[in-house]
Amino acid sequence: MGAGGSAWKRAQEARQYERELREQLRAAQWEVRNWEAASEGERQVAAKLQVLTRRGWRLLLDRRWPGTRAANVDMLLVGPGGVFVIDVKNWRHAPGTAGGHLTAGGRTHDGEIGKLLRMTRTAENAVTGLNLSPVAVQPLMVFAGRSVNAALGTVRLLGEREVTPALVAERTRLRPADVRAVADHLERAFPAYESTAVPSRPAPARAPAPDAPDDVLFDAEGIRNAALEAARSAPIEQWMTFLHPEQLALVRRNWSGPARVSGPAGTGKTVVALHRAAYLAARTPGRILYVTYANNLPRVQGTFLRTMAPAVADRVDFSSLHAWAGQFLRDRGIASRLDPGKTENAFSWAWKSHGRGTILETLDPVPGYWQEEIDYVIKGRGITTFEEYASLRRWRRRTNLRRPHREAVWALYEGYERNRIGTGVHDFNDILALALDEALAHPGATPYTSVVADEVQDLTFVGVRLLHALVGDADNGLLLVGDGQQAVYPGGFRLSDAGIDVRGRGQVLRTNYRNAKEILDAALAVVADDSFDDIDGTPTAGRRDVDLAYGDGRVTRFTAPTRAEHDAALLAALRELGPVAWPDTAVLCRTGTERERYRRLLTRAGIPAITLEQYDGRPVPGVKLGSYHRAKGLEFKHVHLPDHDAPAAAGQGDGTDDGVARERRELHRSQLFVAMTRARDTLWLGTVSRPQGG
Ligand SMILES: Nc1ncnc2c1ncn2[C@@H]1O[C@H](COP(=O)(O)OP(=O)(O)OP(=O)(O)O)[C@@H](O)[C@H]1O
Repeated sequence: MGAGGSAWKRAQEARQYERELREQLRAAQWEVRNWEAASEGERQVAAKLQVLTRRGWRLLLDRRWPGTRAANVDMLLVGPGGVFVIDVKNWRHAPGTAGGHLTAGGRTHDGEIGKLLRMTRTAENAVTGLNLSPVAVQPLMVFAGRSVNAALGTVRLLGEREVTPALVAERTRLRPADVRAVADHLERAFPAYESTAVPSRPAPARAPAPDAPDDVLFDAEGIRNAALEAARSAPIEQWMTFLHPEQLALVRRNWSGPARVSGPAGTGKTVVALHRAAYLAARTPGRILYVTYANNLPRVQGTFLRTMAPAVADRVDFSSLHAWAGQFLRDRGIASRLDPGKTENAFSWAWKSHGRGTILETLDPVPGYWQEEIDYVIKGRGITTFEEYASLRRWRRRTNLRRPHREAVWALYEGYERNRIGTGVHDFNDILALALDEALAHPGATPYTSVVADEVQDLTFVGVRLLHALVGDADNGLLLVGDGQQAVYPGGFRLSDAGIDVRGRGQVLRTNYRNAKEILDAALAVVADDSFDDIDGTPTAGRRDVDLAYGDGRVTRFTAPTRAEHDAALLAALRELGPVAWPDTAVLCRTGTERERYRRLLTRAGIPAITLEQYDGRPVPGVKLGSYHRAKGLEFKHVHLPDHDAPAAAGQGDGTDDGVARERRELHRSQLFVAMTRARDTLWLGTVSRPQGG
């Protein structure tokens, strides 16, 4: 059939579909005719929604509002798109929204919005027992006889014409069995009024009123388009709707100050953090700031939140901490000049004059270690005097620095600072320090009522203090989410040193939902002997107890005598997975240089690849390629770690102190652990068998 023929066929199908919808509407009008408690307008709205019952939705009409003496809830609608608590308005005047208020006939009706939100809370509480996340329960006001499409906070305002297409277009949150379970549950929690004689289950489709007028407020074409659109957008994952009871309790908990959620890799910390952000956004008038250290993660997490809770997504700001601090300074009119190239030069010059040939070289001749000492230990912890540094406990630094070493480090630090200030530039630590000063000087300068920090183990002391300064010890203000075992940068600090008290407000998650057992065992074997202290001061063993929720998986180890053979095996493994699996596949490398190398290899082999810097959480048809650092917080069905046990380039050469070398190895093991735990189903570990010392 030619293009014209198939277009004709599609038009025929569309007309047929619309005819069926109109027949369904007529049958629905017949079904709701006995709803005595309702006005004609409400009956018309109910008929429109009753049409959805042919598409897997359940409509509960005129229910008692539990906890009140005699109040009712007009409708509860449960379907693939979630739970909707519906208030129908049959107003004489057209509704409007002005300045954040619901208006009609020159009056405001904010009380109606408040009432609907309270009903929604009751429904949210009712479904907690089913572990349904609050993001799946939404308030909806429908205006009989009107055409409206607006929102006030989390409340959607739809006209009789718009409501059915809008609900058909909702993304899939509940499977058919879930719809049944949730609707049955709500039916019991919100009992029917006796007067309501409307069947709550779909009645057989029939058209008993053939002469029913064609309804101009029924948008059959809109419903057809919405159904097509909903089919195109892939169903979102189940976990976005159902949480473990422990996770749900954390999402809904009322914390009387800063709080901490920790737990081993894959235990759903980010899931809790995202649902918590959505929950808070629905309840507070202020904005929510969601930050991480890595700058690719906020994009991905923002995409997830928009998918699961579109009504609140515009009130949550996702950003990396450094990008946010830079913007904050600009907004406050504070000059800063971030210039990584020039600050690198400032350090090189300082090393030449204050590092090379000094006592520091006896511990590690590689300047990188000492640059980290300045970045993470001195500036990252906001140390400004030698006396503070002289007695500082250097968390996660394994080498012992005696006073002469510390004096030498301090001279290097001062040299660096002189050079940097001389060229008029700032490093990343300066940006955070400037932002902290500004936040402390002007409390309340930002619109945030809550701040959620994910992967908090990689933020510096100054960074965490900055976030704390934004919300202080306010109830539900600061939530720190992360896992000390997954720290991929040197140094560390204790929350108590930063004046952040999370005692009694800490929770550890224990069920791993991501990794197959074989994969988690292989990853834990890498860090089994590396006990660590978390930022809240809890000493933790490297091999941790976790409950596993996920099924079978496979770890493949491949050793080749040469790099060429190793790379050929990697390509063969990727080809074996095939193009369908590539979007769920990642190749992760230790360094950015290695990543570039593998990017060229994949390109030459004709395997499409995108870097994690380009990835924003939406599906793309290619293998993801990135460094271990960039992969943090993400997950893939298939993970490949080429040359994963190559000796680390720096810090293991001749003349390196044992403590420094040990610290390096520990850090590399943490990074490898993070990379390995990104894998859900299969993990490929490549090795090039180098000659000893090579
Ligand atoms: N209640 C749940 N039921 C089923 N799957 C879940 C549940 N909670 C989380 N998951 C799944 O577990 C995986 C890991 O979740 P998440 O990324 O939030 O863990 P995490 O603790 O932040 O991990 P990491 O620290 O390793 O980055 C995700 O695929 C998520 O979909």
